[in-house]
Amino acid sequence: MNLLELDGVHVVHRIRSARLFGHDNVYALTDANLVLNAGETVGVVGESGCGKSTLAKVVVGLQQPTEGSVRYQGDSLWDMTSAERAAGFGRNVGMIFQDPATALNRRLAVAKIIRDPLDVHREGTPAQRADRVRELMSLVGLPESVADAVPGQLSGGQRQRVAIARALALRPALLVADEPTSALDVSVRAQILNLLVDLRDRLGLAMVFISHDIQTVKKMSDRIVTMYLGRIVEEAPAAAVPEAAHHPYMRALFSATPSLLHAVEPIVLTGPVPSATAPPSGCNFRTRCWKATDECAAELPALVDAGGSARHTYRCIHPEL
Ligand SMILES: Nc1ncnc2c1ncn2[C@@H]1O[C@H](COP(=O)(O)OP(=O)(O)OP(=O)(O)O)[C@@H](O)[C@H]1O
Repeated sequence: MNLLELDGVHVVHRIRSARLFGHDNVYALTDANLVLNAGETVGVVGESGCGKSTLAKVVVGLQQPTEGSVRYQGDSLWDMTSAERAAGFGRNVGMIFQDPATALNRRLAVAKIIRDPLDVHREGTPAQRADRVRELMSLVGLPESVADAVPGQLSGGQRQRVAIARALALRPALLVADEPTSALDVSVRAQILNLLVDLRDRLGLAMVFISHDIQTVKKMSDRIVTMYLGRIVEEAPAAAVPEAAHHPYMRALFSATPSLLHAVEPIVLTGPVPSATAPPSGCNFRTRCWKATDECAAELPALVDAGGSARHTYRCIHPEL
C-alpha cells in the first residue's frame, strides 16, 4: 500500500478582486496526482508561485483540497474527523518550514519547543518526554547547553536543527521540507542538508523536498516533480534528468542550472508567468513555450507515460525527446 496518495487534488483560493467589486479564483493547485511510498524522497521544483508550498500543505494536512482526495495508508484524510486526523495522520508527518526564525515560538525555550508535540499527543510520562527531548537534541546535533535558550539566542542553523527535532519528535514516517535551507547562511546550508539526508536514511523516512536549488533536489530525490502555474507538468526519476526530461519547461528549468549545463542546451524562457487567477487554456505553459502550436491551446495535453521501470509521466504534445 502507498504511504500517501494524492488523487486529482485542486486547491482554489477565493480572493477579493482588483476590480471594484467581486472575487477572483486563484488556481494554486490543479489536478495534482502524487504517490509516495515509504522511504522514498520526492523533490518538487518550479518557479515562485507555482504551487509548491500549497502541495506541501496538502501533503501534511494543513490545506484541505477544494476537490480531490488525499489518502494516508489507504485512509481518506478529509473523511476523518479532525481528532482522528490529528491522532492518526498528524503524528505520522512532520514539516520543516523555510524560515526557522518565524516557524518557532520566540518566547519558548528550545526544550519546550521540541517537547511540544509530545505534550500535545500525551506521549509517555514527563520523565520519558524529557528523555526523548535529550535524545532528539543529540540526534540533530544540538548541545544540551542550548536546552534553556530561546530561538533568538541561537544561530540560524541551530534554529533549523530545533525545527527538525520538533518535526521528528513523534517518529513520523514522512517529513516534508519546504525550502529548508533557503533562509540560512550559505555556509550552513550543506550542514543542514547533510543532516536531513542522514536522518532520512537512518530513520527510513519518506520525504517531500521542495527547493529552488535544482542541483540539490536532483541529488536528494528518487523522483522529481516539476510544477508550473499550479500543475504538475512532469514527474521523472531524478537520475534521468535533465537528459530524459520531456516537458519543455522541465528542460528549461534544468538547463538554467550551471552545474548541469553540460547535459542540456541552455534554454532561456521569455515572457512573464501568467497570473494564477487566469491560467492559459490547454497547456498552461504554452504562452512561454518555443514549441507551442494552436493545438496546445485547445485542450489540456493527456498524461503520457514515458515508459521505463520507474514512474515517469508528463503532459505535452510536443515533448523533447
Ligand atoms: N491563502 C492564499 N490566498 C490566496 N492565494 C494564495 C494563498 N496561498 C497561495 N496563494 C497563491 O497560490 C499560488 C501558489 O502559491 P504557493 O505559495 O503554493 O507557491 P510556491 O511555488 O510555493 O511559491 P514560492 O516558491 O514563492 O514559495 C500563488 O499564486 C499564490 O499567490
